[in-house]
Formats: sequence, C-alpha cells, structure tokens
Amino acid sequence: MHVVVNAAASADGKLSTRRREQVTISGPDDFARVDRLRAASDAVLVGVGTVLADDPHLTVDDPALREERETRGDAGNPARVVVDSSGRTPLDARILDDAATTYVVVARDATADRKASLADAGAEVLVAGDERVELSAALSKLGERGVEELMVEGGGEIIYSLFAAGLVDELSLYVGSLVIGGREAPTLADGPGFVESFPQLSLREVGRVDDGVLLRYDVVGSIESS
Ligand SMILES: NC(=O)C1=CN([C@@H]2O[C@H](COP(=O)(O)OP(=O)(O)OC[C@H]3O[C@@H](n4cnc5c(N)ncnc54)[C@H](OP(=O)(O)O)[C@@H]3O)[C@@H](O)[C@H]2O)C=CC1
Ligand SMILES: Nc1nc(O)c(N)c(N[C@@H]2O[C@H](COP(=O)(O)O)[C@@H](O)[C@H]2O)n1
Repeated sequence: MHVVVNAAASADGKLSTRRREQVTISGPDDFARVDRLRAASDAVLVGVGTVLADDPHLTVDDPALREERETRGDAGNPARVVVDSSGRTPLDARILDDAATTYVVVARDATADRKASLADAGAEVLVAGDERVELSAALSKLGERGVEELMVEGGGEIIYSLFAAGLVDELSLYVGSLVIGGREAPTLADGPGFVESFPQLSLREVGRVDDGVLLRYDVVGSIESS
C-alpha cells in the first residue's frame, strides 16, 4: 500500500484553532489539487477527532473527476475510513451517508452495541487492535479490501501515529499565508512527539499555489538526534 498524508497548515504550523474549529487554509487551486488527490486514491482516512471537529464528507467535488473514476471501473468516490477505537463516530455524521463505502475501524474493546449501531448507520465496521486501533493491522485490513492508494487527511494525532509506525510514504503539506497560533492548536504531528529518532523527509517539490506554498516530500527513513 502507498500512503500519502495531505494537510494544510498555517505559517506557524497549525492545522486549526485552539478550539479545534476548522480553518480554511487552502485557496481554490489547492482545494482543486486535494480533489484530484482524492480522486486518485482508493480510500481517504481520518481520525475520529477530525470527524468530531469537522464533520467532513471526504468525497470528490468535481463531477468530471468522479466520471473519470467510473470510466475506469471504480466507484465515483474513494472509500472513506475513520480510525475510531471505541466507535465514537456520530451516527448522523456526513461520512456515514451513502456517497461512498465507509469503513469505521474500531478496536476489539468497542462495545457490540456501538459496532451494531455504526453498521446500521451504513458503516462497514473493521476491527484492528485491542484497546486502541493498531494502525498496521488496520491498513492490512484495508489492503485486503483492495485499497492500494491511501490518502490521509488528518488530523495531527493520527498523522503522528502513522509516522511513528513507519507507515507514511509521502507528505504533501500546503502552508497557507496566515498565523493561527495557540499552544493547544493541532499541528501536523501531535501525539507524544519524537525525541531521539525522527522521520526523515526528502523534499521532492516546492512551489507557489494560491497565496501559499506546496511542499511535497518522500519519507526516506529516520534521522537520529546527535
Ligand atoms: N488543516 C488540515 O489539513 C486539517 C485539519 N484538521 C484539524 O485537526 C483537528 C483534529 O485533529 P485531532 O484532534 O488530532 O484528531 P485525529 O483526526 O487525528 O483523530 C485522533 C483520534 O483518532 C483516534 N485513534 C484511534 N487509533 C489511533 C491511533 N493509533 N493513533 C492516534 N489516534 C488514534 C483517537 O481516538 P480514540 O482513542 O477514541 O480512538 C484519537 O483521539 C481538527 O481541529 C481539524 O479541524 C484535520 C484534518 C486536516
Ligand atoms: N487541504 C485542506 N485545506 C484546508 O484549508 C482544510 N481546512 C482542510 N481540511 C480537511 O478537509 C476536510 C473537509 O473535507 P470536506 O470538504 O468535508 O470533504 C477536513 O475534515 C480536513 O480533513 N484540508
């Protein structure tokens, strides 16, 4: 499986505000790029924190891109994936509508009731891990269901865990021209943070998009602190 993380950050590296409310950081050309990236993916993954904060839809906006997917025999929209250990995804979340297949990946400890409610609401419930979702097992289960190209759209906790597990191949980061600030505001990689060994990136592309900068990196291993 090939895993691409895509995110938009402010110039000070924040994904949203300290209130965890969504901020429009990308401009129209960057949103169009994100739409193309979704259209080129088999599935788009987020953590449950992003579902609770943003109630995202995660579908392809441009009808021409959906048509291209259908012409090549794919569903109009990629599958959507929520990583959600205890099944906290609200049953009326937009991600559970019938626009695409939605996998909710829970841990074994999620209650049977919650799993059944999510399935009734339209999700395909997958189990990976005991108390918390184990990400390499989750990605294996998605692979078994035909997911080869996986796009990750945040947030900071899930992105950190994917880097920590060595599961990220590429990072596309749009840096918008605004400052959000706030020590509690989500950043690209939150979690406990790295202290001795850090994911090492190799810059493949840099360019101006809208009034910001798009940085594309390959993940090439790890770098030790000196
Ligand atoms: N600008 C941008 O590009 C984007 C911005 N955002 C912003 O980010 C914020 C949400 O980010 P955040 O709160 O970090 O939420 P995440 O979307 O990263 O979800 C985190 C949750 O995922 C669940 N989870 C399950 N398994 C794991 C695991 N192995 N590792 C980590 N998490 C796991 C946890 O909940 P549990 O323990 O219950 O399973 C955890 O709290 C919002 O403010 C949103 O607006 C989000 C996406 C993109
Ligand atoms: N690429 C990008 N730029 C921004 O400025 C953003 N705020 C985000 N947010 C992400 O997009 C999701 C919303 O998707 P839908 O429009 O509902 O399909 C949101 O949940 C974040 O993951 N992304």
